[in-house]
Amino acid sequence: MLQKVPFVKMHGLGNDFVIVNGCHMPKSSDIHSFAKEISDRELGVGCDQFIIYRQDSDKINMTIYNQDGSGAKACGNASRCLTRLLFDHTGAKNIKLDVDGRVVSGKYIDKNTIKVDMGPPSFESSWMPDSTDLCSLAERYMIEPKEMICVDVANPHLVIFSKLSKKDMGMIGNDFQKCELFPDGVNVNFARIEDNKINLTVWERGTGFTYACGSGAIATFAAANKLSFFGDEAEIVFKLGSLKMQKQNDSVLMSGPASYVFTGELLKRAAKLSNEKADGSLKALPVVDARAADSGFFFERELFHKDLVPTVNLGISVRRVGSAAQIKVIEKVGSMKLKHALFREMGAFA
Ligand SMILES: N[C@H](CCC[C@H](N)C(=O)O)C(=O)O
Repeated sequence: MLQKVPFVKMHGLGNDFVIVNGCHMPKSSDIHSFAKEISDRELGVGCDQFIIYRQDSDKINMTIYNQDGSGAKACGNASRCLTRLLFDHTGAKNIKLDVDGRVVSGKYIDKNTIKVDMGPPSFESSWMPDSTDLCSLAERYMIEPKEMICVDVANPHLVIFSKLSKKDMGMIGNDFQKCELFPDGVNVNFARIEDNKINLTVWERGTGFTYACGSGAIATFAAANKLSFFGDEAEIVFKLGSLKMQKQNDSVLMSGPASYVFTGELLKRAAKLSNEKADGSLKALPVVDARAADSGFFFERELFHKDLVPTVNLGISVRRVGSAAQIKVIEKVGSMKLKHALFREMGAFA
């Protein structure tokens, strides 16, 4: 028997998530491999993190899984996305999330301004290597030791203030996951201060390079503040936009957007048909019905069942680029779109 698990795909500055309400999750699933399959960009829906939320009396529990199926204990961008999603469902502007026993408060102001407080970052934690070991690691990679600092934001972060090539960042990000100083891996933040802003590239543990990382932004801002590079406010710039950071007592408030990509249903074989039969496969089959909110594409279930790909309804999907700004070949696609829509209309009559 096929079961369907509704999901929403959202992103915060390109850091993307498949978000599922826990009440739809199968009881007997191996959640880590399920998360890995859903996150796969070729064979699943594709995302940096898979998020499950569950209503629990007055709070919402949020569980986070990385692309490789491993668990994570904090996710700033997903916290903003979930705050927006819950605001859209309930109208509540102040959301309390419980992430692995830690309270994360989200405040919805508008879709581009969602404020999240994940609690105070810390410069001391049991996972942090001692300073001599950290210094020799920095030297081995030709980084100034004083430019490398560990920050705990419920998840482990290493912040490096240094100008490095993308190739070197990839090598360091990768190497540090296998380094004996970080037995549980580490999120590596590469920060550059320019024009009174912090440019940030993050290599996330369990995922790799992402477009943005909220907890990384908090860690980097906290480090920049501690090293007196910045005062109580800063803008952290990622590839697709920026986050505003503000120190408040010991905590850091992070403010930025949360966007919808599309909604859909995951298909899975129903687990445990009977005691004699083994659990069903929980493979993430393709999305059958996805409706884009912020991106402008509308997908159709019917096309999927007819094996027609892509399952985009060209008639009602919208182009976000005005014709004056389009190259010639795209103009041609524009008229094809009309013909295709007419063809589909005929199909409906036939
Ligand atoms: N993208 C996330 C962080 C995921 C953290 C994860 N990679 C880990 O700690 O294992 C963020 O916006 O904070």
